[in-house]
Amino acid sequence: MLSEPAAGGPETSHGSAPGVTVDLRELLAVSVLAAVRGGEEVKRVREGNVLNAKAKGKTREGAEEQLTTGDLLSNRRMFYLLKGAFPAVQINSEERVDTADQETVSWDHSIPEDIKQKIQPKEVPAESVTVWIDPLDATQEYTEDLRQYVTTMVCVAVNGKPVIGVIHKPFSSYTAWAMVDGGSNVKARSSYNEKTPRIIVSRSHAGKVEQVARQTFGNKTVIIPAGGAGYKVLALLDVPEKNQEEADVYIHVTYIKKWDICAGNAVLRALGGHMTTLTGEEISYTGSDGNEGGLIASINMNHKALIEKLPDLEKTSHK
Ligand SMILES: Nc1ncnc2c1ncn2[C@@H]1O[C@H](COP(=O)(O)O)[C@@H](OP(=O)(O)O)[C@H]1O
Ligand SMILES: [Mg+2]
Repeated sequence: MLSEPAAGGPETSHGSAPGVTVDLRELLAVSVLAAVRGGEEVKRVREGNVLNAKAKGKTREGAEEQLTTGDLLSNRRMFYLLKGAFPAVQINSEERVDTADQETVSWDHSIPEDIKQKIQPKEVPAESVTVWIDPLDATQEYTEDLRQYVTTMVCVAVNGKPVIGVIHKPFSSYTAWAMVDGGSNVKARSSYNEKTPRIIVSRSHAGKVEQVARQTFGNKTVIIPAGGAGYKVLALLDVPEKNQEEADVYIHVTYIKKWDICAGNAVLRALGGHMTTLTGEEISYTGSDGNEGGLIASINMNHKALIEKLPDLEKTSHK
């Protein structure tokens, strides 16, 4: 059953049915499909140039948060695909879905060949699963027609741990997926600059991130401002895309929502990397939808040493 969130607020659909199990490999297949099908809507709306962008509110820091037809149509497709395939699972998505306007896309139970080859079936209790949907990451940049930053994302958490991540780029039809203790279609780069890392940061919700990065790694540190949490995680990986910048570390210091970061966290974890709060705590993907402690993400680096280098974040993390 769908809950009734406040108008314009995010969607939460509660799972129930104790004793029911779901197969993580099937969840991965549907997550990939949902990200791709949502991405088609994102692309169609952008190319048709009828975004109907409006303000849906403000962040804590006072930045205007935009909502477009692309967000809503993508959300509707992604949500109903996943909900239809896995009715017993809790799904949290960034946008509200209108129950009077259900999408009838259904999953045909097929699993793509590459997933079949790399991943074994794995049953888990439905009640241990939380799915997080971001139907359009980098909405701000989408409205500015900076298409390279835009992604659609799905994340599956089991007992709060991010286990499956899908990050899809609708405008270049690139999809990265990974499952912890399973497999992936993406890998880490062969080397990273640990001494003077290139730091990728938010261009529209930066807060004091540049100050933190320079204090940590010195004034000469290269800082790459970019849109989208999905894009910034892909910047740490080996992604065969001409419009994808590369970086060594991703840092975010302001408040951020779990649907923005869960998929990237799962992908990094599956590949041996890390995404934690700025004090090094793991982020739990159940319960509340917000992450208060900022984030730092890295792969094939000494993550603990990076955190120890960060300045006193009590003063900087939430500002
Ligand atoms: N301080 C903040 N409060 C709320 N959301 C934030 C935020 N900082 C970043 N985000 C969200 O996190 C995503 C990545 O941010 P950024 O591009 O600035 O790095 C964006 O998601 P959406 O585009 O899905 O809304 C953005 O809105
Ligand atoms: Mg988002």
